[in-house]
Amino acid sequence: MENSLPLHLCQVHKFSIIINRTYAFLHCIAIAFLIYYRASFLCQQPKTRTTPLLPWLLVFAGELVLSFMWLVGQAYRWRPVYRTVFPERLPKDDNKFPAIDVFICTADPKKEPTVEVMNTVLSAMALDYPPEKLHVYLSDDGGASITLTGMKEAFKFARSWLPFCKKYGIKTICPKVYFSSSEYQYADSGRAEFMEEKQKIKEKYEVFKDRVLRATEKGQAEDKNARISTGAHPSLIEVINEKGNEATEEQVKMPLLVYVSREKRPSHSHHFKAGSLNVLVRATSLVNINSPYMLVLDCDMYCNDPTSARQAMCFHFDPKISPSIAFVQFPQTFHNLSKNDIYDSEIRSIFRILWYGLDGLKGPVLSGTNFYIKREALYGISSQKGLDLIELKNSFGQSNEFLKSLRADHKSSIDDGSDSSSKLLPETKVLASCAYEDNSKWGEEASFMYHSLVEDYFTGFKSLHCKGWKSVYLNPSRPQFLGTSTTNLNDLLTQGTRWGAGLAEVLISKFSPLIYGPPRVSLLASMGYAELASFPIYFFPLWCFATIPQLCLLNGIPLFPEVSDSKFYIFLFIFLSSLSKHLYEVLKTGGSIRIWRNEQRIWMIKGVTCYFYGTLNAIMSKLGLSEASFVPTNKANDDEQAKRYLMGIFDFQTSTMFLAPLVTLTILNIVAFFWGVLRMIITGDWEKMFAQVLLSFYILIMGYAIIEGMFVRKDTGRIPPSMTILFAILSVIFLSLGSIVLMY
Ligand SMILES: O=c1ccn([C@@H]2O[C@H](COP(=O)(O)OP(=O)(O)O[C@H]3O[C@H](CO)[C@@H](O)[C@H](O)[C@H]3O)[C@@H](O)[C@H]2O)c(=O)[nH]1
Ligand SMILES: [Mn+2]
Repeated sequence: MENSLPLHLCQVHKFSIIINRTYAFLHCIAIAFLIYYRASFLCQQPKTRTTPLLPWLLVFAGELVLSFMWLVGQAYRWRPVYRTVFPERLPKDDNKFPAIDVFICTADPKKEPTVEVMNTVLSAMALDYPPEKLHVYLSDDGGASITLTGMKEAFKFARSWLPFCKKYGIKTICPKVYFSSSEYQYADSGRAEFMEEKQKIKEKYEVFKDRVLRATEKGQAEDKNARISTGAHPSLIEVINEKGNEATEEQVKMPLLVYVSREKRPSHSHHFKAGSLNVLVRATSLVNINSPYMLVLDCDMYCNDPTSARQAMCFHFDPKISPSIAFVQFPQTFHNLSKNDIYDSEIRSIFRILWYGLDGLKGPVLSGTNFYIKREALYGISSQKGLDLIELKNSFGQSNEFLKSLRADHKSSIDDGSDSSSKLLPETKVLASCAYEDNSKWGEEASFMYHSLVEDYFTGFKSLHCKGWKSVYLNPSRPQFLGTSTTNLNDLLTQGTRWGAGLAEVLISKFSPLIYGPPRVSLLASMGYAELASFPIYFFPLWCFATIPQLCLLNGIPLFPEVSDSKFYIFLFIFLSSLSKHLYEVLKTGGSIRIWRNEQRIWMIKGVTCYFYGTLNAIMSKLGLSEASFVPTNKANDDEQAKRYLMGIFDFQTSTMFLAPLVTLTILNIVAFFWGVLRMIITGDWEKMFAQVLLSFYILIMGYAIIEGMFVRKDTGRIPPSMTILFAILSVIFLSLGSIVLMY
């Protein structure tokens, strides 16, 4: 009977579909009217035109970009689906489960504190999965000795932590979180015993933490001249539980734990996280019986619940759907968000709206972390087919051991009980050397893709979805993984610039979703991918709408129809319809008006800063004028900045590069707004310029935090007065030059 029950369900949201499609239809008509209105102006005789051509064209171009973005964005609204899984219906026999390799990446012990990274490692080891089928690998791109020391300490602690979690069915399997929360779980009969044991384990955790912290301090002194600073280091691979999967005192088996630091040399590009994941993909092919699945985690993304692996396996055990699924994606969720979340650090719309929409098409985008992926899908070949050896070497490099591992019947030598390291480590070292990928297709055709700073998005698109694979999205009510998000403006914009650059790199490449997608995936799925890749070009309409109407307002040039003209209502409708649809989506997913405001505001802020710089970076690197760089996000909190975030106050301690557009555009809009109002009062003709005044007013309401930062606040997180003065001058120069251009 048990077997006949489904392991998972997929529900199509009919109500959302009706609302979304009706809205899309109405909005589409309005956009058609708008385009007609703008285009017919261009057909007028130049002499009869009341407005100069240049600002009109710029605003029109901005409107076209916004309309394009709106159009491709409808893909997410077309057919959203929601999935539920029933892990309790999985087979009871552990032997039936496929092996899973957990990949955790870390790069810099200063930005990614070792204790936190080890907490992620410990939580992954404690997943509810047969331990002999679970292997945890940490890739250390920093090559820092403290990380290796930390792992050894973590393993010692795991020998107590894992049996404890298992015995009491602990749900919060990340020790740091467990000991700082008030989770009390115990078998009814054994409360006293549980409390005693919990206390003992807590003490052991403190010992572990102290040791790591002490080693960190010691290491910092030594690391001054160490490998991290140069970025070059030899490879180092160490199996932490060397003597096999020996059991703990309480007869709980331990998962395999391995430290991997690949070789890095300045002569070889290391391709950041994608590069390190590819080393792990190779290295693990030798150590295990080629685990069919991998779970990828960022070093700050701890497992918050033991059941994610079993949840993901609900798809594996469904023979109908499993062969086509490349990965199961869980959302990125964060433990350090405030209720107000002024920076939209949650990236709310992605994980609460967009991914459901894609799940109804081809599946969600690969999202960097929190996904269970099939090895076979990553390799891009089927191990069942007879494969040509030369072809394989061209794709995967020269290692015979690795090529052997591609065969379906391959058995790893770690299983035969012989000493694993002496046999495998030399070959693993070859696979982890930086020259291994020379003349191969790693990162080009096979495994995680290079050439974009958003390796996740690009890999999911080009190597998985475009090759026919599907993915599914699971978002259970208890977050399965929790990470550290950016909680200050500087980190947010630095990360946003990297993402902007990565996405724009794809957009302007030959793999641009609307060109490369349609023959391979459906038009709708390509549109969804295109919206993301095009996100950086929001900078253009945002810059246009923050400057051109304002400049024209100052010079008395109307760009929109008069209020008494019926065409004015086309614009008003589009404006209000977009805002209210966004508001509807936020409210429907449990948000508030404040969250809606935050999302609008951060979209505008990111639009004029990091999307702009990101696009610029992508163009420069395309022209060979600059090189891509991946600055890892800071995961160590600055107390003062964290406090401000919790209080919902912007922290403007960021580089001039980011402040410049924000301050200049705000001042420009202040000037334009007051001038516009004054002009209306003096001339009494308010109809002509109403739309432009309204636009500036909206920008100022949304940008009020910036005005406050310039003129009201006195704390260290404000915008320095010197900056305000500097950029006020800049906006005056812009306005004067702009006015001259307008007058010809
Ligand atoms: O050269 C590098 C750089 C980074 N990382 C690791 O990559 C992960 C993600 O880096 P992070 O600094 O946290 O960047 P985020 O912007 O927060 O990460 C998001 O965006 C990345 C793409 O830009 C994705 O890879 C991530 O999964 C996604 O969470 C971290 O574990 C790093 O340690 C490396 O292993 N090697
Ligand atoms: Mn991160």
